[in-house]
Amino acid sequence: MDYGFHMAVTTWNEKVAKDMELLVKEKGINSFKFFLAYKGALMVTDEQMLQGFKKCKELGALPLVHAENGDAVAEGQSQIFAMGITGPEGHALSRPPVLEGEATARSIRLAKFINTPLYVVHVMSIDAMQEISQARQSGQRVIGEPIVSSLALDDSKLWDADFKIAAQYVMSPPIRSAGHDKALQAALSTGILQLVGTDHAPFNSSQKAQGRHDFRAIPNGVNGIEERMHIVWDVMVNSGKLSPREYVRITSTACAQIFNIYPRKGAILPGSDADIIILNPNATTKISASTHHSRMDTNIYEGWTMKGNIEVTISQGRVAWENGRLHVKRGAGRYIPMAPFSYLFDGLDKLDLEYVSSFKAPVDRSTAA
Ligand SMILES: NC(=O)NCCC(=O)O
Ligand SMILES: [Zn+2]
Repeated sequence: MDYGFHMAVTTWNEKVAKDMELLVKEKGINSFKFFLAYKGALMVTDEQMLQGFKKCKELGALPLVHAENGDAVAEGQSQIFAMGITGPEGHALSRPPVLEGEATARSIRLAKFINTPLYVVHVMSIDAMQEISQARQSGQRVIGEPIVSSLALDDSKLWDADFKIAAQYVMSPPIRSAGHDKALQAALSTGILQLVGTDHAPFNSSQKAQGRHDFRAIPNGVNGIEERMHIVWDVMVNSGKLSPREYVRITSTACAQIFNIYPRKGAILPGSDADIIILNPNATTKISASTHHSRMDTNIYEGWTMKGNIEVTISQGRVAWENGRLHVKRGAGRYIPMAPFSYLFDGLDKLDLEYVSSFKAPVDRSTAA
């Protein structure tokens, strides 16, 4: 399969600014992720985020945010651990939806201040979704990406008595309590949220076991890349919330447009890359770690059985998957460079001008006593 990259900005200085320039102008990168969580590791301050957003705008690159308040998460983790809650459920309790809502709101407002488009990755909660909704209603260019796990799961498994099962569900922001999933599905079906990602970041049981006695040491991340098309079909189309046409938009076309590789990707048109799936809506799929193709020994969708099966996958016009068999050569996937200045940047200069022209004339005090 073809692939591209986002890069992460985890600090700010002249070297980072120069690296960003090189990546955009010469290496086909057109998006940069800013982590507002993971204090002491990846987290950026507001000042670093602001400088990064400014540079993104200048380069025509899209800023992405991992929106959780990292200072408050660190405080929440200390509090919950001190209460004697050491297992995976402590992960959810220590970083509640309000911290996702706060960071989503803050990054949206700073993006508005800079007048740059913004992409919120892995939207997990009603709190974050409502901030995105409000911003979009006011005309701000904010994209919201729920992921397979936020649409399809609730947090109940984090309370499983078996550590191995519970730890599989640890990711950040956390999978939320029942109700958030349905609200995100509704937001996706009404266009408040635009596309579905995976945040695929799997760890096997022995890696997750690093946090056996302290949830803060459980590596964060869940699977999703192999399951996305089936689960989204089930949750959104089989349930009647989206049409098959809309399914194509939220799994493919919107993404290609936002990351500026449309119509090479995200379309079946003359000249497009011919990356196509054939999904039989009457066949059945069952998900299990014993049959999936990942090297992971667990699957957070273990036992899910649903209507709809992808019978053929075509990549670059060649059949890559058929009759349960993979027909690919290692290395056949190509790196796809992504150009800056997607449609999200159209007209920003006019808005900037309008903003500056709206200033009242500065006061001339040169003759004042
Ligand atoms: N989401 C998650 O838990 N792991 C991947 C890294 C990140 O985005 O936080
Ligand atoms: Zn993230």
